[in-house]
Amino acid sequence: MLVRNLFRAVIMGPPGSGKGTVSSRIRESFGLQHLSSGDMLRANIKAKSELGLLMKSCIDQGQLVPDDVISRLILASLRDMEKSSWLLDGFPRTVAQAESLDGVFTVDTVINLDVPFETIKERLTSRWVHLSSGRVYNIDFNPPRIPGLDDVTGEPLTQRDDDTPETVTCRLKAYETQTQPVLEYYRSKGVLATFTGTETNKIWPHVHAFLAKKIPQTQQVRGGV
Ligand SMILES: Nc1nc2c(ncn2[C@@H]2O[C@H](COP(=O)(O)OP(=O)(O)O)[C@@H](O)[C@H]2O)c(=O)[nH]1
Ligand SMILES: Nc1ncnc2c1ncn2[C@@H]1O[C@H](COP(=O)(O)OP(=O)(O)O)[C@@H](O)[C@H]1O
Repeated sequence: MLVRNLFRAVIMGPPGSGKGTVSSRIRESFGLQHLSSGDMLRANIKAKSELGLLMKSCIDQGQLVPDDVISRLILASLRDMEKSSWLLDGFPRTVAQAESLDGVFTVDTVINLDVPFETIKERLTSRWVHLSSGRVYNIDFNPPRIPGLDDVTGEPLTQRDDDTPETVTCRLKAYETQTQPVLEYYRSKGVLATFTGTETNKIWPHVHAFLAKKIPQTQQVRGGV
């Protein structure tokens, strides 16, 4: 149900499935505000906040941070965006988180990127990030214009501490046991839309066409794919 002409979406998928990449395309095409739980946690770590430092050990071990901590953080930000249409990336990751979101906002659509685990592993170990903006690059898929530097700011890129082969294995396990049940939760509510594939550039036109039908025309920034 669309409330006050606002559109609220969640993007899901295993780590490395392309949530960040697809989210930035959605933001550009449809003007939704993008909120990434991972970016938010990394900003807390970078700022050396007490919360961030506490969370760093969970993240570096490939485990989820506690539900109450992340739910509080995300819901506070969403309350500040009450008049906006938004796209949530990386939250909810457990059924308890989905229930806490449901208590406050109605989710109109959940986009599920269904990408096989074998495809993902290689991608993550060659992911490079610009931490402060959340921009992501990949040696093969979308390399920066100048090797090692962010296209927009020229600042150095880094690799995430949790993008090691061992930690990726733990994250995929956490996804299977804790996050996959969330797909069922949203399927039963009739809002789950699954897009299967191994390449973002092939998945994206389908996501674009789907959202173009769902999002009110007045909110669409650009029509192109
Ligand atoms: N080879 C390849 N890499 C991709 C593709 N789509 C995204 N990537 C890269 O894979 C990594 C993970 O993508 P990201 O959007 O960060 O996924 P997320 O972890 O789900 O948010 C990044 O380095 C992307 O640049 C693709 O179709 N092919
Ligand atoms: N909703 C959440 N619940 C619990 N932990 C989270 C959540 N979102 C992010 N995290 C923590 O931050 C890490 C990185 O998240 P994220 O950047 O979304 O990873 P990816 O893009 O690889 O899916 C996760 O492995 C987890 O430790």
